[in-house]
Amino acid sequence: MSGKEFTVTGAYAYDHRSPARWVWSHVMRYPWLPVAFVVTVIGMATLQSWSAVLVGNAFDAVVGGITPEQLTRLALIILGVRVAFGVIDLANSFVVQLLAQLTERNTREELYVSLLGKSLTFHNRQRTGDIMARATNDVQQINSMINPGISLILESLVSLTVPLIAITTIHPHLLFMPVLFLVSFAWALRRYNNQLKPVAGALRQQFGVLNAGLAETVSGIEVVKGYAQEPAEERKFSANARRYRDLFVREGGVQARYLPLLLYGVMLGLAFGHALLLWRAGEISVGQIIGYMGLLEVLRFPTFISLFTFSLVQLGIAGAERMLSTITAKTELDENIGGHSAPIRGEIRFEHVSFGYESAPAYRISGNAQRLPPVLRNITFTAHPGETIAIVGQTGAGKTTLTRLVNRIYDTTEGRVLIDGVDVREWNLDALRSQISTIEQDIFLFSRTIAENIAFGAAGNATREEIEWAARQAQAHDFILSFPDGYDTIIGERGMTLSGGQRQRIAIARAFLTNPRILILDDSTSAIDSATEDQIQRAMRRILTGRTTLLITHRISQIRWADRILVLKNGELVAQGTHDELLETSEAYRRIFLRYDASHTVPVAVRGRRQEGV
Ligand SMILES: Nc1ncnc2c1ncn2[C@@H]1O[C@H](COP(=O)(O)OP(=O)(O)OP(=O)(O)O)[C@@H](O)[C@H]1O
Repeated sequence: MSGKEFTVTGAYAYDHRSPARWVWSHVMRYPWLPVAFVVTVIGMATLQSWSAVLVGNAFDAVVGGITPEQLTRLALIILGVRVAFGVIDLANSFVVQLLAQLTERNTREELYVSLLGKSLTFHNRQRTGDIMARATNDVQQINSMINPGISLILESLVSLTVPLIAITTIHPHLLFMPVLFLVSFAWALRRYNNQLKPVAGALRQQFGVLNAGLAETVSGIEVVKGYAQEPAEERKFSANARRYRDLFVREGGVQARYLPLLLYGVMLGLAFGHALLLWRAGEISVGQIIGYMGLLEVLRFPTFISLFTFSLVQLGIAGAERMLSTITAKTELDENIGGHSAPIRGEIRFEHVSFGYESAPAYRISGNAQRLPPVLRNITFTAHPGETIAIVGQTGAGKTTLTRLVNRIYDTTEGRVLIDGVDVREWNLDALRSQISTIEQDIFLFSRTIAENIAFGAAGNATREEIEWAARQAQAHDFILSFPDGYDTIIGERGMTLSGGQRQRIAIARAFLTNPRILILDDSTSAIDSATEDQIQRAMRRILTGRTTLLITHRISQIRWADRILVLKNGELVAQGTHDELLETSEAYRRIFLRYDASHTVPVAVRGRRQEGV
């Protein structure tokens, strides 16, 4: 079991054992790039030292007397070395940029694919803004960690070794102080990293919280404005922004206490004293003391720059940790690649089905979720191929939940759901879901053209004629053509520019195009204007003929289409039968109609009560 609902065939396998190993496996996906990087860094350091030596030789030659031809030749050699250095430097920048960008692209893609493969239970637990922060900002941190972070660290390492070798040639004893310094430098760096790690983690975490709050306010802006809650939202945002700023200040505090620069200063003083002692002992010359101090000066840059580079690495690792925890979070469902795959005839059977949701704690990716009390209890019924089964019940009775068990958005807690006699858990998930369409209560349209929205389920294989055919079937063609751009009209993220009824017909057209064997139609919304109601009713009637349909509705007109009606009450199936039978036998059924669809149902309900003799 892969614990994923979606995978890309032939996807590259990365190492998920730890954030560092994960980043490493991304870097090593193109082994020639890190190799080229190391080779160019060594080449640059060598050429740089060589050019310094050549300049020294030229100086000696000039002092010692030299012909103009010899001088020209020497100058040309130095020029050649400098040009070669420039070319290698360019290659080095290209290689490290490429490596950082490729890693950013691949980590982001891996995260995206993993998100597509997560179950709805997983997504219910997440805050969109936090996921967005992981997919944008955290990925960016990984890029910065490689370039300039790790690239500068490697360059520093190489540029540390060159002066050390040069010092050995002056006098081996002079190595004592710089080596002592390097040991204490390593210790101080370790301490610095340990202090930085929790701050870097908290920084990334707080950025996620900040972003999630922002995303929620923007997507719920209607509610915020409707309740005049702008000041409260502003206060919440400021508090989050302040916490984010405070963490930066804490990071600054850790950086301010950075010891290596202090150690470097101490080392310079001690090294000078040591060199003087050697001079007094007649071991080295004054010129060599100057050379020695000059070489120690080269160590200043790597010492200074490590303050930033290691901070970048810590932030990168913290970002990688957050991304990896999302990627590796196991979800409950599995795509079941080898599972049952066949054309669906359309029989749905629930056998003693119970179901409870899992708790959804904030900001948690993994960990043990807890089952909430059951929302559905011991449900048993059968829908035969082609039947329309209406599901009615008071709000929160579990109607939507019941339909979500059919296409395995959730798995049952107890009991089985069978399609054509096969447990849904045994079906290949793609085969199952591609033959079941759902028209949700809250219809989501993408900010793409109307044509693309209709063609969504057909994965881009539908022709314009087919799209128009589906729109005609769904009674949507005329209103689509009334827009200036017709089928090419781009709609807002939540279908802002379309009315509830128009959105519903786009969703019906979408379902026509996928031609499912099983249809789930959640029409419990009453947000439809009466002018278009007739058209919608016609479209719905047409879409459900010939398919097994689970229809959630409160409308008496739709209930009359049903072959059978299930009455849910507090998660239990309290009655089933035809409309007339239920009016006779079920008190719960009569109550629902009294309450929900007064204009259509009062006479019926009254008639029901009369029949009961109330
Ligand atoms: N993702 C979820 N996590 C936890 N609880 C949930 C979730 N979705 C729904 N519930 C709970 O499950 C119960 C049944 O919800 P469901 O949406 O199935 O009811 P419904 O009958 O379709 O209601 P309505 O007619 O209002 O749409 C409710 O108490 C609801 O609070």
